[in-house]
Amino acid sequence: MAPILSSKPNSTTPSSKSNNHHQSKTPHSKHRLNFTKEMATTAAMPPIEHPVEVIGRIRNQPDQKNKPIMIPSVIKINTDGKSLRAKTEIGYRDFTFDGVSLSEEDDLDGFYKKFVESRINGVKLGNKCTIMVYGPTGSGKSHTMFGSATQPGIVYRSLRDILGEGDRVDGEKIGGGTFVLVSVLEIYNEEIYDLLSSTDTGGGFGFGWAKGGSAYKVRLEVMGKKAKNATFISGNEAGKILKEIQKVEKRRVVKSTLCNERSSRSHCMIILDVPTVGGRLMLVDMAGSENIEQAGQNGFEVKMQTAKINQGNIALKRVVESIANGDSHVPFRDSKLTMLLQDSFEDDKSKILMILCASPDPKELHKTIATLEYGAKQNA
Ligand SMILES: Nc1ncnc2c1ncn2[C@@H]1O[C@H](COP(=O)(O)OP(=O)(O)OP(=O)(O)O)[C@@H](O)[C@H]1O
Repeated sequence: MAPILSSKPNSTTPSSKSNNHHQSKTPHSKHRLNFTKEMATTAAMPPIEHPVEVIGRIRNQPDQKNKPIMIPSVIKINTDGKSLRAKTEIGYRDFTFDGVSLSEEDDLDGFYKKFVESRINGVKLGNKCTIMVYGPTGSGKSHTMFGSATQPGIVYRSLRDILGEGDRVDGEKIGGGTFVLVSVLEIYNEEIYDLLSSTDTGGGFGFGWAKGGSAYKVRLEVMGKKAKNATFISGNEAGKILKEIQKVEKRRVVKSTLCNERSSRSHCMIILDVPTVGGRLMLVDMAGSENIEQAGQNGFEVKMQTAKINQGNIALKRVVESIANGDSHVPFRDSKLTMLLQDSFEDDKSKILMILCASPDPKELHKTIATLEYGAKQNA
């Protein structure tokens, strides 16, 4: 249960000077990316770059129209602009990231410009980039990735940027000739499914069909570091491609929960290749990260499902730890998610961005803390 906030000032509250210290009283989650402590470096030894850059993104308060009193947020940005402070019943916890964003202040446009655009520019030059959204159900992962009717999300904005739309001279599109190949995969219960495999060929797209691929949700094997025989669409119009992606994204396995009418129970991976330059963008909308107790689930099958979702999350954490520690063996093969991400993680020039989505709602505090802990840097 979420702790009840105390209105009294708490004696354990750290002063602003000690912003960078964790309150040790709130239990720490086992599931965290475990950033290594920043080490003292010399000129001969450049600082070790962490393989993943992490942004903390706090969604708007859920609709409070019918509530008599505005519920105050339990999260705020500290003055350093890189850490978030969570108010708990026993004080505060601070979490430091590469960047932070409140959706109340940065809408999806502002968020994209601040944290995503520069990485997409790299893809246009032929680099690889992976962007993952992680967090519990209802925290705004799909909203950040896909946006809404009025506010496009990362998928559409990056497609537009890559395809050079909006950049027109005399009605002619700049960047003509650029096209993308797109695959959409789902990882559910540790199996990979091809979400495009049963799409019809209408809409003016070029389709590359997987072998025998018109049955509903074809299951794919991993060959090397890729899903073998995945169907792809090719096109050069962001709007049309987005529509297709959104249509097939609706085929993901979902379940209704108290927090979200359409809670994703699977990871969704959109792989976007730019053949003209050799760039690749992987966008991953991860399944809700809550554990079995938090999800309040009963029944063997549902518990197994949550355990399998967590397998991907825990494997990802282990992979990041192993790379950060310089281990000779990195356990990519522990989950289907990490198998498909292996290429990105092994490529030195690849950018990996993890967006941790969380809620400012006091009722969600435990989940918010678990999410922020997963990717926060350990403060010195
Ligand atoms: N920043 C935001 N502003 C407005 N509405 C939001 C915001 N973030 C999320 N929402 C809304 O809250 C609901 C839940 O968000 P969303 O579906 O993105 O959660 P999720 O983290 O993807 O959950 P799941 O893991 O269950 O798929 C949606 O109706 C979404 O439109």
